[in-house]
Amino acid sequence: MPFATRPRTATLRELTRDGLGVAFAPHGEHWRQLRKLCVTELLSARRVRSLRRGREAEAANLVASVVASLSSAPAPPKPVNVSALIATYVTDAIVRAVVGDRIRDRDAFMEKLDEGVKVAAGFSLADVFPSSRLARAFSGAARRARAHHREMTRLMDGVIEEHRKRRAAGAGNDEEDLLDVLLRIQKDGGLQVPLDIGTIRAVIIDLFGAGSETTATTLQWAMAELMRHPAALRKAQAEVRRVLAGERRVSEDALPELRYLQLVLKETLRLHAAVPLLLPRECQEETRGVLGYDVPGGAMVLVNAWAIGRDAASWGPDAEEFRPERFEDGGAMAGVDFRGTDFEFVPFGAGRRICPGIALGLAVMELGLASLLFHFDWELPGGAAPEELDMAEGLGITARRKSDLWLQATVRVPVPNV
Ligand code: HEM
Repeated sequence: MPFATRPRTATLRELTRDGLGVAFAPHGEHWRQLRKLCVTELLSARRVRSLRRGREAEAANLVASVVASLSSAPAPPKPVNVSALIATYVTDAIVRAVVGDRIRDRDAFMEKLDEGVKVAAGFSLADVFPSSRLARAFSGAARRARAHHREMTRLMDGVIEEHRKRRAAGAGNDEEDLLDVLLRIQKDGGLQVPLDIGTIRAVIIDLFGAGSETTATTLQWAMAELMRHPAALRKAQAEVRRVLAGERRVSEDALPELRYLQLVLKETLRLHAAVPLLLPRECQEETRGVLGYDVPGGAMVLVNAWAIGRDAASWGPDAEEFRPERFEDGGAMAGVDFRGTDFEFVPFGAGRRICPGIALGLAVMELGLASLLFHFDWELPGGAAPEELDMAEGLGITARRKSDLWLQATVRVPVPNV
């Protein structure tokens, strides 16, 4: 509770001028209401299941695009940019969940989303030195953010208008996307804090911002770790092919049976917390003692989830090693989970501000990884040894890979309709 609010930095004041979403809202009624909407309506397990058809279609596009890049390459097979394919799959899957797959100006919309992540990253200087006028004057980030925000608002308004028209025309039989849900709730009314258009826009942008890059980064690291650890790759692949034997493609029905694949993702989340410092918190009390330190009211508090996940004091001498087996029944860390009760493992945060998108993120990652492992065998280009794979991290709000992951793919289970 003393750290359940977020700081109002220069960046955030700028980015949220005409509407506040959930991720950066200060603790209070506005946040409480949107948070409840996220947990009970937008990102609940039931809602995530209801969006499954769209996810499966995007996973089918992912495997088709691997095949397409193989067939367009001259023999011997050219490597495939797995990072780029994963980023496209995840963005498409999240965008489809949030606003559906039939939006006009789709390309411009996707481009702006991508730009948003870069704009946000450019802000760090002014936020870390908030009192430095120099930092703000020279960063140029505020100006870029305003321009980006204007363009995003224009595109969002178009998407909202399309949705409204479709609803008014009674096209209600389709799968409801998350924007449909918000518009329905807005129309029904009865909320203490009304859902105005600025708030709806901000929530939608939050869902993209919080959901795409994080999920894509984690999935890219999972593939990279599997390439570094051939025994784990073989084990995960054998499991997928055993569970799906005789099937033509991966369906979500199979996901609960892919126990080892789930542990691969869990171990990836431990070593590669996608948001290494979580989202900033602020101390709401006059002072608060934490581990022997007095944290003054108003201080920004950053939690280093990345370091916590690699701490040998919690994880043992092999803390830096990728070993999904540590979570297996009977393994050293069998019961430890990332859902906010085990403080040595907090890639999604903990407490009131814990990520509400865990179920959606996991569904997208499990389906994508299972699809890549089911249809293809993977090798490092040019017969490189696993330990030669570059595992460097780039700089930014998320801990993404510094270099793209290029791999050679061989089709093992044919991809239907390609
Ligand atoms: C692997 C995937 C993901 C990771 C690692 C991740 C991580 C995080 C982290 C670290 C936070 C901050 C928690 C804190 O302050 O304690 C957060 C917040 C949030 N995440 Fe996620 N996230 C992921 C996927 C998603 C998805 C798919 C969505 C929805 C589309 C989502 C929506 C949100 C929202 C709305 C918040 C703000 C919550 C609040 O402030 O109350 N996340 N996430």
